[in-house]
Amino acid sequence: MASGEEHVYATLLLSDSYLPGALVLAHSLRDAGTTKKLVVLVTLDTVSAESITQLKTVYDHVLPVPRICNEKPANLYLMNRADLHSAFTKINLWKQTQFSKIVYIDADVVAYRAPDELFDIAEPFAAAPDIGWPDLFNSGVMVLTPNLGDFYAMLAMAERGISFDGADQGLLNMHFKDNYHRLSFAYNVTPSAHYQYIPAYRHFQSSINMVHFIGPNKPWFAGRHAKHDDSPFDDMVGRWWAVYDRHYRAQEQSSGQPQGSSSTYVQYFTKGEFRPKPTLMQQPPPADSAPEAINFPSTHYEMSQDAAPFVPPPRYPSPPKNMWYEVPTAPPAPPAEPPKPVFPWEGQQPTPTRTFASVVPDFVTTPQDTGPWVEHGVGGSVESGLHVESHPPEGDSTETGTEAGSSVATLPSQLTPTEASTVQAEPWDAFQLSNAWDEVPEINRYVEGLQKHKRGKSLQGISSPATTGPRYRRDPNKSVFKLTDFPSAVERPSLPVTPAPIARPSFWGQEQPDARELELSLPLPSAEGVPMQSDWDPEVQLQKLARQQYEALLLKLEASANVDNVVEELGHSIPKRSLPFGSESIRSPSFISQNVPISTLQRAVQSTSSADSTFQLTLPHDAPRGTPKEVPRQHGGLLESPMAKPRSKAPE
Ligand SMILES: O=c1ccn([C@@H]2O[C@H](COP(=O)(O)OP(=O)(O)O[C@H]3O[C@H](CO)[C@@H](O)[C@H](O)[C@H]3O)[C@@H](O)[C@H]2O)c(=O)[nH]1
Ligand SMILES: [Mn+2]
Repeated sequence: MASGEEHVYATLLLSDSYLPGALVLAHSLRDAGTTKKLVVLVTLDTVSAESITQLKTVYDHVLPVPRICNEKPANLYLMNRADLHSAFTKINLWKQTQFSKIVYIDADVVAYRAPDELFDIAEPFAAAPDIGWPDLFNSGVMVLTPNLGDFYAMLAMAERGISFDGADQGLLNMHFKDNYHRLSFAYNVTPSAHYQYIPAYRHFQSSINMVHFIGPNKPWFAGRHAKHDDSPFDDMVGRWWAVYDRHYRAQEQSSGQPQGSSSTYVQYFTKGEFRPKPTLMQQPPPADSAPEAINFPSTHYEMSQDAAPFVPPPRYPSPPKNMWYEVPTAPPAPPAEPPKPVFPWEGQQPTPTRTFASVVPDFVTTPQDTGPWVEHGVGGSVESGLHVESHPPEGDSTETGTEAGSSVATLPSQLTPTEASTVQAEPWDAFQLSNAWDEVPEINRYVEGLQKHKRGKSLQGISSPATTGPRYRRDPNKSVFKLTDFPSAVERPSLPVTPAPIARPSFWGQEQPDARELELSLPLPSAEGVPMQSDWDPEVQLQKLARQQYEALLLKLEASANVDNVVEELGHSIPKRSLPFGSESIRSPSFISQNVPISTLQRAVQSTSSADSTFQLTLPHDAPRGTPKEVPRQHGGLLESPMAKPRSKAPE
């Protein structure tokens, strides 16, 4: 390396986002006329090739360095700068021993002038005070002599995360402590948006060498239009933008800055500066232009302008001759053998275990049928697809029926064939009327369960199966309990729609019903001795009850020689309870004094024990009306107060 390159300005680029800063810094130094070389340290894993290309346009050397990451970044979070996780990379400066002196400058610095005199500092390390804690130095501008001693010492600290702020400034201050040459603040002016010391700024303004935009808000992050109250900070930010504009600001259309130029790439990382030109339209569409869809391609068809009349061709081609369909004369025969099993489970089908009642068309009417009915004499058959009830085998004793209980469309058996055929022709008769709930097994099972308690003896008690007609034929294997039924065709004057409850044969004195039928259709048996409702006169019955009681009492009296004992017993039968205050003298109309002589009672009972349906206990006038045994009064203090007077005396 030539001796002229022993002194270099150096900066650091850890990310593409700081590219505008690094470029502006280099330009500011160049524009200020520095004779020193410019070096930038880059971490190749986090900086793009395009950025490096950009750096090479202004930097003399782009030096790749290993990124040193803080593995214990807790302190970075304390100052809310997690983005500085790799700031330890800065210590690679001391490893660049190919340079005898390095003036290091952060990428967020703009130089007002080239401070080449810094290379003349003899001390191995120099830095300016930090505005946040002036006993410390700020690590944004440093004059250093690379040496491996310092490097490895600080590398060891970096690897152990030793830094009070988690980044390089904390580490460097811990390493150098007070062993540094203090530079003037004018080499590292760190303004803020809230800069207070404006007189000092005015006083030293002309001596400022470099301005360092510390903190997270860099000029290229905030954009050129960020305003800061006309403070000195604005002045300094303006200086940064002046350099930027000189080298990277988008030129006007006419000046012909080519699309995709280096400026565009830098603009991309500078807030508000990236304005890609539209590729198709040179001019942006006016705000009130038509929708974009107006530009979609469309096909346009014109009406024929040919005025010559249409002349049909002499003949059209004939249709093909072999286009016809042969109607099959017979339905296709079913396959002689079932198709071969395709799936494994088809060959292993289990034999059915449940059998269902066979459906038999029924035109049968037994010879002993006296009723004029057949059950489904409507030509119902499987083939015709009509619903046909299944039947028990002939002679099954469950045959029974009542006219009202018929559930099927019926046909008088005496009809002549012609008449029958006429009736048969009635489509209504072809259908059996039944309710869905009569056919639902779940409902049937439920009803059967309800009826279970009536089973047993009652079944044997009712015998004599019906011989009057097969009105009800039930497959014994099929439990059907009809809850409702429709009248037959004869019974109904017109088409009924409302199902009627099943007729109760015992009430109507009709045919002797089947035991099971009775069981199912009868209401709950009435209790023995319960009279008809119409015969029941409650008043008479009450009188009767009273008479019975007193007759029983009389019997007791007669049986007892000691009348006094009976009176005593009577007395005991009245509960001795305290009565509510004020009600002691109230007597029930039916009150009988315990002091009434038994002879009086006897007389009273005898006088009314005739066959008269009415009975009244009448006491003779001379019977003394005693008072009940004295009950201790319960006068409470409250009740005796004037506010709570006892109620007026009850009438005698
Ligand atoms: O995403 C990043 C972050 C940082 N840098 C480089 O690292 C330097 C330090 O980061 P910066 O944002 O400038 O830090 P400051 O806001 O200046 O914070 C202070 O604290 C930092 C950590 O201790 C020190 O490095 C700074 O010198 C000091 O001024 C930058 O200038 C760049 O050179 C990048 O390239 N990309
Ligand atoms: Mn900085």
